[in-house]
Amino acid sequence: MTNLTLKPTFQLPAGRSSSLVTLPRPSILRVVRCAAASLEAKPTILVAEKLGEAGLALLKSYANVDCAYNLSPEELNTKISLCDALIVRSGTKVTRDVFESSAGRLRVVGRAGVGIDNVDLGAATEHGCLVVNAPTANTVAAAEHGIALLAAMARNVAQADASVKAGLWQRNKYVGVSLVGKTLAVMGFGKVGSEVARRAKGLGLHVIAHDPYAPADRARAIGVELVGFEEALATADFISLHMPLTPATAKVLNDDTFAKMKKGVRIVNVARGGVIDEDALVRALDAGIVAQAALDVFIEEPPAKDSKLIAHERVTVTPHLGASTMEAQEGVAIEIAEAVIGALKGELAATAVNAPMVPAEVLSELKPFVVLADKLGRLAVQLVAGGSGVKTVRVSYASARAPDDLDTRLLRAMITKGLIEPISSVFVNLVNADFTAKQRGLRITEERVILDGSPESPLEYIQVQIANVESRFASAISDSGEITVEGRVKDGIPHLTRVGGFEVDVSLEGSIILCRQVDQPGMIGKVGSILGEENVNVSFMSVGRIAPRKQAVMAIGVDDQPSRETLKKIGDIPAVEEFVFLKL
Ligand SMILES: NC(=O)c1ccc[n+]([C@@H]2O[C@H](COP(=O)([O-])OP(=O)(O)OC[C@H]3O[C@@H](n4cnc5c(N)ncnc54)[C@H](O)[C@@H]3O)[C@@H](O)[C@H]2O)c1
Ligand SMILES: O=C(O)[C@H](O)COP(=O)(O)O
Repeated sequence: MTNLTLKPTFQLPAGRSSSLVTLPRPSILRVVRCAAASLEAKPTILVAEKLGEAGLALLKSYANVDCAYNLSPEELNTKISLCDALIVRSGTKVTRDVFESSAGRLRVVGRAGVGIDNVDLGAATEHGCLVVNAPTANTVAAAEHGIALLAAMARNVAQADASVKAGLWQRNKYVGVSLVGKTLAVMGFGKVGSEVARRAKGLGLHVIAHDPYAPADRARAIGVELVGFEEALATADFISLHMPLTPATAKVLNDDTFAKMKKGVRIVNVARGGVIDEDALVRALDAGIVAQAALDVFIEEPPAKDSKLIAHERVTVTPHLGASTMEAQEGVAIEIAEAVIGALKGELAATAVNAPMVPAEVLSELKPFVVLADKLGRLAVQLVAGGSGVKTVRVSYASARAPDDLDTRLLRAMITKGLIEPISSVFVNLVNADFTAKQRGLRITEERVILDGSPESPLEYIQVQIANVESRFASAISDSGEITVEGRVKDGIPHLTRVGGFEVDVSLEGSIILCRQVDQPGMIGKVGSILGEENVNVSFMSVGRIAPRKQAVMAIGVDDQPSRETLKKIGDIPAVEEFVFLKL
């Protein structure tokens, strides 16, 4: 089960449904690995690239750490089956083969840096492996390197240095260009891009930025104008690239886009080599469209020895040094060590890449609902007669909060886990929940029930309904024909509060016996004493009835699993019409 260590801090308001809204399903669910790490044995972490000492020390305090650098793909595939976590920088390709070779043991991949284009995220998610990165610790280092390359390029520092060292003194050849008053287009206005913009403004550059996803107020706060892609290309004297490498950004600078640039433009790339078509850049340099380029990153790293781009006189290069300062490497090492250890402990990761990143305060609020979601899924599926026929599940979240204020991805993933695990051998966690549901043809739709009242609590109740199935407990079928269970959180404890059309109230701890009976005096006593005789501890009992002396559903929480004979004795009570035992 989920191992969350934060404490809940909320109260539930009263109030119930008024209107229904269908939630759009996010096209990509970034879900978090949430399985508890085995506490019996120390986990093993493979560190495949050099990591700062402070981070290594942290890792060693928690796990067996195997530092093995420069592994071939075959060596990595062999080693990985003995590892619970893998830490890499940009130099190691974490391919599908790696996940397959791990045979399910690998639970976390830590990328000691920002870019995760060297990790096959799809394969990681399919294998239920969480990917975490260290997205903040090298931002300043990368921005400083961008500025260093910009200034060095403009003043021919690298070329002039090589020339002096070769015994020459070429003052006329290396006349540069000034930065002040020129226009710099920052492409990708995220963490590094905005730090570059800040510094470039200090150098007197006029800074514009292009980023389809950046908030305008962040740009305004730095005094940067956000512009369209074409405008950025057409007006910039300098272009500095700071977007991630994605299918949308791959070779975004190419023959067509170079042709739209100002003649004599200068280009800096400390993002990823793949955002530039390198052959097209050589052509643009030779054609005089691009006057100079300064590159820290390349499609192939290290680049081919005979690369025309590297050899080009007007190109300045560094070997992917953006993050390589002492300070950044120590920061990154600590950031990734903390993230990997947290993930191995089963905590929700703040820097998860293939999972929802859940801020601590949100998690604190949601924690008991996460547990409730899992348990409702488990209960609902166990109520199905022949559980594998579950195909259509509807989840309703009742809340007084605006739909945008309630992120249900975590809850949906936990319901999915609850629905699938009791009826399969598949290990479902928050990373692979959506993928696993899709693979099994399980369609989960979500609805919001918008309540009046105080939005202090994130949720009033969660309802899980399974359509088009028969139930082992006919009373669990609601008037609409679906198996229906509903739960709330009371004093931080998840409770089952509805089964089919019956209101009950039993805390979701231990296991549950549901009995339908004719409402009459003495039933609680009878069932209680049968369980007592067998030394089965009852934690909760609650009766929900349609009307006095009519049918009622009794929900009994038990700490231990009753024997078959005990359950039979309950079933043999004359007033009991049906009953079911459900494991949580
Ligand atoms: N050279 C190095 O050593 C080094 C060091 C750190 C980061 N990086 C690289 O720098 C890049 C940026 O890192 P970051 O930490 O700022 O990431 P970030 O996620 O904070 O910022 C990336 C920005 O790019 C934007 N973006 C996405 N698609 C875009 C598109 N099509 N056009 C324009 N903008 C787009 C995003 O909206 C985001 O604002 C990454 O590629 C990262 O790998 C390199
Ligand atoms: O994406 C990053 O964080 C940088 O490219 C740094 O990569 P590195 O860790 O291999 O230096």
